[in-house]
Amino acid sequence: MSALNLGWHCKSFDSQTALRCGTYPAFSHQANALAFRGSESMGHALKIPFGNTSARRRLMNHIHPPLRVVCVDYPRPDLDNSVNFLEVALLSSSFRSSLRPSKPLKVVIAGAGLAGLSTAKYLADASHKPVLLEARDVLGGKVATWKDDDGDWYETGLHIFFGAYPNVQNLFGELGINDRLQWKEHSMIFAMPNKLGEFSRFDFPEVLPAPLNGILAILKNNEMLTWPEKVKFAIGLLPVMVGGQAYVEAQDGLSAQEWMRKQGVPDRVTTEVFIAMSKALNFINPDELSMQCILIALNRFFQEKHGSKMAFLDGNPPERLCMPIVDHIQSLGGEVKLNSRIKKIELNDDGTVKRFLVNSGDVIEGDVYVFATPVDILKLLLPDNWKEIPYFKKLKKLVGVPVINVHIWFDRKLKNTYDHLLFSRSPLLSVYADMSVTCKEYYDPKQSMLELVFAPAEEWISRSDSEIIDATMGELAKLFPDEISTDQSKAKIVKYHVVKTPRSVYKTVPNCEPCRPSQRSPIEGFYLSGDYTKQKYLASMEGAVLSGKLCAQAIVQDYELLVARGQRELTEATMS
Ligand SMILES: Cc1cc2nc3c(=O)[nH]c(=O)nc-3n(C[C@H](O)[C@H](O)[C@H](O)COP(=O)(O)OP(=O)(O)OC[C@H]3O[C@@H](n4cnc5c(N)ncnc54)[C@H](O)[C@@H]3O)c2cc1C
Repeated sequence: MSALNLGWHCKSFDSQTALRCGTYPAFSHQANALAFRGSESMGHALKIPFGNTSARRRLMNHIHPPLRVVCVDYPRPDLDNSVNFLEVALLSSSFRSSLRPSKPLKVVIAGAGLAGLSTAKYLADASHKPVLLEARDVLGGKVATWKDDDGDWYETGLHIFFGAYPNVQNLFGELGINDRLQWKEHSMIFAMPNKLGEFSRFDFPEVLPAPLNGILAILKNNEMLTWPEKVKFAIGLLPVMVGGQAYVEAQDGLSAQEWMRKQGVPDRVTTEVFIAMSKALNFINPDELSMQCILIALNRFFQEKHGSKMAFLDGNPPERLCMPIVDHIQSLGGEVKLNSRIKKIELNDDGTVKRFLVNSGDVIEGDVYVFATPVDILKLLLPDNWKEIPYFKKLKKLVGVPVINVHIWFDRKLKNTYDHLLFSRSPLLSVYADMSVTCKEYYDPKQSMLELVFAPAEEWISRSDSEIIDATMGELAKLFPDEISTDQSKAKIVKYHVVKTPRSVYKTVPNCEPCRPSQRSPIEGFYLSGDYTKQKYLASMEGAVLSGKLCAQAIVQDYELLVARGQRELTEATMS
């Protein structure tokens, strides 16, 4: 490996020294860490086996101070050392400043959701020039929000950050905005449909490591599952513990409900716990959701002590999260343009991308092109002669799932609520929160604003807002029996906003995992980013951010190829 292979021209860093590879002595056993040592102690590049969290944490505490190794969680067994090295180098500011690509690439990216923003951010970090084009007048895609005439925010979706989101947390750290995550008590709180107005909690004890904290949280909760049900569920989960990741991946062919039945887990476990979990994870029920999706989430929660700990952003995501990313991109010479909808991908004779056509009539050319739009949009814009390529053909199975986000402002402060996310366990609703309590910017001492995810929404997406609000009030009357009634004789609605997303994250039905594309497409110079692309997290903010990082990484890895391609095109243009 040499730094040049990664598309960098070394100025003050001796690539030969970088090649000197030794085992990091204190942790070789536990972590099998490989260290590449820079000539001026600039740092190490680390390879740590996937999943070994305690070794990783110990290692983090001993890393040489000049190097901010912010992504040690990222390395994957299928990636080689150079990728881990690159990853660290990308994020270490002292290291980065000593390494520059000999010719920065102009990378045109469609879509400023978290995936597009992350792609642009990490490309800018690697000294390339991203040009990020967003169709709408708002940043963030599925985390976009709007201000109404009273100055109140309403959102595309109620968003929760988990402890098991290392790439998101690294991003916050790199931007210096860690304090914007408002962490809540380490608990999961479920409404009790048979005891109106009551809740049941799973409390994760702080003193215990994972998975003991999770096991104890489940054992201590006797309101939702009986002891025989817990035992049968634990037995059902044994193959996951024995088979690990390979077993988890092999369960993609089964729905959650099918898997539970196959493992002899009583249906009541599905009804009590996994309807709520499926709806929270993918806005669908367990008879539709791939079991792999649930097992991935459970694995993260059981492997990491704070994996299931939840945080709310302290305000609206476009300003509190997306803008700092944009500022960062622009400070490094990148560009971000709103109201720039790509309407056509124009091709060269050899089938590679010539340019993007924008709705304004502008044409945008670059050295490299990235699509970071939802998969449904990509499919609509695919050039005809790409459609039969298996990589693109497989996308047919990935289809966005409908979901509705409801906001209701009441004339009073509701009491039967917590400073936390709540699982409604209602037929029409998924999770909800009183945002006037949970989120600093939305704080209101006098009035509650409930934000609720309405799912599954297939049958409701085309109904009127007032019908949706009426149905929501019917469910709220059960969650707040003393405070809310459908005729509004108790708490009164001051106003509401309903945001419908007919195609949100891809519907994670059985057998769609093999259809998820890698970030590097078979078309030279064309890449994909987005939560639906291949990465080990689900369709989530973490998945979107990681996909952007992987996309930037693929481009940096392909640097020499991409430069050579640019030169070839230049020569051909000159000759013709
Ligand atoms: C209701 C709801 C609740 C959610 N809750 C959570 C949660 O609690 N935790 C969590 O981790 N995740 C949650 N998610 C999922 C999370 O929001 C997404 O996984 C993530 O934001 C997707 O990011 P993305 O960049 O891949 O896609 P998007 O956010 O969809 O970004 C794509 C961007 O491309 C733009 N675009 C589209 N067409 C074009 C075009 N032709 N030209 C240029 N730009 C274009 C879009 O406008 C958009 O900005 C939730 C999602 C929803 C809908």
